[in-house]
Amino acid sequence: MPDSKMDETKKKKKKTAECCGYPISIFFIVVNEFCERFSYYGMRAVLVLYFRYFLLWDDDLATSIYHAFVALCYLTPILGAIIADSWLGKFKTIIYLSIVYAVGQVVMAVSTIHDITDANRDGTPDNFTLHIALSMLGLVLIALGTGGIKPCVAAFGGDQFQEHQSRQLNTFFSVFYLCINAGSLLSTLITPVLRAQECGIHTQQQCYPLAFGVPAALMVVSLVVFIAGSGMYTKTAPEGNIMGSVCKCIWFALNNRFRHRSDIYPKREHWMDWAEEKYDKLLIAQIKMVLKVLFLYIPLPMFWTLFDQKGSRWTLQATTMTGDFGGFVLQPDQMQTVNPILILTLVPIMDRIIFPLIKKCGLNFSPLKRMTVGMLFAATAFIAAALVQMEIDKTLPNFPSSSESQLKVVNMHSESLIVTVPSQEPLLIGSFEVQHTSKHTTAVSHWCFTISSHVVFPQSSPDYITFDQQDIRLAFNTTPEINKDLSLIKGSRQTLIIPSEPAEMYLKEDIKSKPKEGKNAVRFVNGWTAYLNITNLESSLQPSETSNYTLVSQGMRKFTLTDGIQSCEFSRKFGFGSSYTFLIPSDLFSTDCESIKEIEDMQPNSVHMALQIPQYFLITTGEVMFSVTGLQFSYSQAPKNMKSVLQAGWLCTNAVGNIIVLIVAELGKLPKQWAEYVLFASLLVAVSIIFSIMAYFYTYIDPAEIEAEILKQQETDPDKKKKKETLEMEEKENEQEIKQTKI
Ligand SMILES: N[C@@H](CC(=O)O)C(=O)NCC(=O)O
Repeated sequence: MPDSKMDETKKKKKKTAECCGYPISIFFIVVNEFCERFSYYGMRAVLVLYFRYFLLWDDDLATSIYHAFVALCYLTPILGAIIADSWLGKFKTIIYLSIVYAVGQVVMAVSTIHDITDANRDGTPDNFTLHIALSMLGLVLIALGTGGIKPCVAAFGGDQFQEHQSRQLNTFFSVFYLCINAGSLLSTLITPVLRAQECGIHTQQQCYPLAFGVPAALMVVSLVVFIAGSGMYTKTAPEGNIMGSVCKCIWFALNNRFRHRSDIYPKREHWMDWAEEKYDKLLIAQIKMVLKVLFLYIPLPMFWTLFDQKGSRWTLQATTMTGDFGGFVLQPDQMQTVNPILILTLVPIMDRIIFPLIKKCGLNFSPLKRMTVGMLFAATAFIAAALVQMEIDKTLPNFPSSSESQLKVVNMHSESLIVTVPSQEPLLIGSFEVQHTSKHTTAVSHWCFTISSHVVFPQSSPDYITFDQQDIRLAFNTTPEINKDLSLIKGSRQTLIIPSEPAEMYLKEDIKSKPKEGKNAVRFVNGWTAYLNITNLESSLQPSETSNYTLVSQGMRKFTLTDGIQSCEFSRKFGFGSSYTFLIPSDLFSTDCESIKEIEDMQPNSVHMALQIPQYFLITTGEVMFSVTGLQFSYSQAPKNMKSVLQAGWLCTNAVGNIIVLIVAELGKLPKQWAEYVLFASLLVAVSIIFSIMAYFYTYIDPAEIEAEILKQQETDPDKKKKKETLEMEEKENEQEIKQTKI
């Protein structure tokens, strides 16, 4: 900004009302930021699960769209900075884009109401296209709003301080960062709880409308709070299109350099010096400072590539773990709260203890060194995530490959059966009826035989037998003998149910992946002589019939079984991510449901979510070293009128980071998740080495000092006035040309 204009702005700054040395208007801005971040992070916390389990997208698509959205949120700050600087000013930009943001949140919340398209009232939306279209529209509006206001709010906060409040200004930025994390912490705790509720008009489903609705309401509150402070703000007028000037100056320098590419022209120290014919030395020097920092930013997106996966891959990882902390149960998406909790504790610890201690030891822990160490911390966080993933993989069922089939046999007949697979030893399947003795013991009803070349007994699921051929023939020792030809589904798990009348045996397909969201899949086989109604099941169960799976949440669950005349209750405590088949015997009511037996189709998740804490600790330590330092670095190395330009550039590194996740997730599909984590960690280590080399050659500057020096030089430069006049004339000519072209 030209000095004259800056002086004008200073003069215009009226004396503002103060409280404890702070302008009162600042409280409105801080509360506004808290609500806005609550809204943003609350919505983000449940977004991947909404994609995965409401829109039914697979893991990769859900992760890709999530990162595309985050990338968009960090690209739009450029737009916000341009609108604020050259057109509306910060105050109006924040208001208008906040309205866009709030509308986006409302559209998003509406898109999650399954009842709006659930005409057949079966609990699932009938028109996915409408839900997808609405949610995409909502996300684009949110990205425009949140990104657009991002570079404006902090700067607008800074504008409220007067010259005598420089100490308070520094504290403001710390409080501002703490508010971001307080908002993020609360919303990440609350919205998953709201999501876990059941709601609906026709059918009760996961309450996504509430989980997205509350962030929408908070965004409206944020806007109202901001407007409420309107009378107290110091509002500065738009400072001219600095981004436009920068781009024009760079374009001119490149063009001029190209025009003078011949060896006859003397070389200049820097390619930007080719703008000297037309542009002010000060502007050129400022652009050089910005470009130097932007060049240093090139490797930085890789940090964000890893950092932002805590909201996607790490949340999905948590769904395959157990969140039972004794007194309370943590939902998978709530694990993300560990990050803001650690931020709230680590920022003061680092600032007050660690960094001063390092300084005391005589070590020069410069900002760029801190950022490199931050990157290495993030890389180790991913190694920790890979180790946790390996532990999880050990507990996952051994699902059949696409060329294999798995079979389990459940014998509900009153006698043990001998079964023969041609060219195999005869096999004995114990009768469920004969062998059940005590309550809820696992029924001994699976194959027991020696392993042969085409039959594999996997260690992790002993009740399933794996076949590498599709068609098999089984012979049962009944009179007359029953021969059964089975055509198994490749890549699938099936159960052969042998009812009380063995000739009526049938195949039932089993669940072949972990139940969603850490829930438990249960089904019942009706061995009772009449139909049964069971709570939670869609329809009544005919004799010998097997129900489809129904999902139940973690904790004690009660099922009431009734045949219309008699009834009994059956309760069981569930963990996370298990699957059971419950066998109902013929003496159900005489034993008051006690004789129900269970077969564990899939064991519950056993790796505890607490194991994710080390990876969260490492990534957050990395964030404090990288992100907080990076923000300060961007601010301190930017010329005074380009602080927002550099802030937008800094935010852009985050956008590019998210785009990299998209590319790697789509192109480099690795068969094992832990391998993908190791790949990302290795990439970041490689990038941090490159960054440390670039940092080694970087010389820290004091922009204010350089600017003052150039201004001093210019005062004594006789060409200065002439150049300025030429520049103004050329600009006028350009404008006239444009007008004429339009006519
Ligand atoms: N630590 C993050 C918040 C989170 O991930 O919960 C943070 O401070 N981000 C900065 C922001 O502006 O959102």
